[in-house]
Amino acid sequence: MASVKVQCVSKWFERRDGESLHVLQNIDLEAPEKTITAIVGASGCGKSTLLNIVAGLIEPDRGCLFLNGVKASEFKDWRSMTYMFQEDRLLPWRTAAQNVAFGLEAAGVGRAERKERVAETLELVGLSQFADVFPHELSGGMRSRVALARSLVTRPTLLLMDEPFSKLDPTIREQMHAEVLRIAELMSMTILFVTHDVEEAVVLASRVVVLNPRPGRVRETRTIDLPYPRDRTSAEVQQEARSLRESL
Ligand SMILES: Nc1ncnc2c1ncn2[C@@H]1O[C@H](COP(=O)(O)OP(=O)(O)OP(=O)(O)O)[C@@H](O)[C@H]1O
Repeated sequence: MASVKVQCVSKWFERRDGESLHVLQNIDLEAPEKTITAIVGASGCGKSTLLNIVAGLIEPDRGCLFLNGVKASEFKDWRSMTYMFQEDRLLPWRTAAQNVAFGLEAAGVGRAERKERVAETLELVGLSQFADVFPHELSGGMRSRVALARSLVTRPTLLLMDEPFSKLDPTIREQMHAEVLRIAELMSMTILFVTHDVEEAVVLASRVVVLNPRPGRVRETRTIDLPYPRDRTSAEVQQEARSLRESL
């Protein structure tokens, strides 16, 4: 079953000059359960808008969204979904552990359970030693791991990621890709991942949805049938990436 099904979704934004901006046109997309699906496209083609629609943050003007087979308007289990943004959005006055605990506090989870789950999740991302450290004392890669831990601590089954690693340097980004693949498998998660980096899409995803701009529409949905782990520099990955770039 598809964790996410977007059916014939269209979206317009009203611009400040009163003009209507057609951002998404008849988008069909499926993210099958326990797989990674990437959405790629040029800047401004509507990738984040589409992800925000899936997250329930923006209403589509036309079309339907289904989550775990249930129409979004009837879907109750929004806590099974988390969102990882482009910026890590860590609270500077909170330690790594306190940042990770944030979602659990909001969900009313008691102190003892919170402590246990935060410790487990920090261990999962390799940051047990840094629980009491503040964000400004962490490297970019470590901050990214804290943000990932904060997304994972509620044990989501669906993780939405909007270019979360685009600001990291290439080596750290590759490490985060390996972490995402390891954790996605361990936690049996479905991931919907937005990126404009086609190599990142090929390394991570089993399906890639290519959007064309103005208005954003699906140009093609491609299956990436390469074994994991995938080496970014390998001939197979490079060939898929080249072909995707041509499609863009
Ligand atoms: N709330 C809004 N009101 C008006 N226009 C908006 C709004 N949000 C986004 N847009 C416009 O919609 C278009 C798509 O934006 P969106 O952020 O979804 O694209 P994107 O593909 O994610 O871009 P990028 O890769 O640069 O992040 C852009 O032209 C943007 O200016």
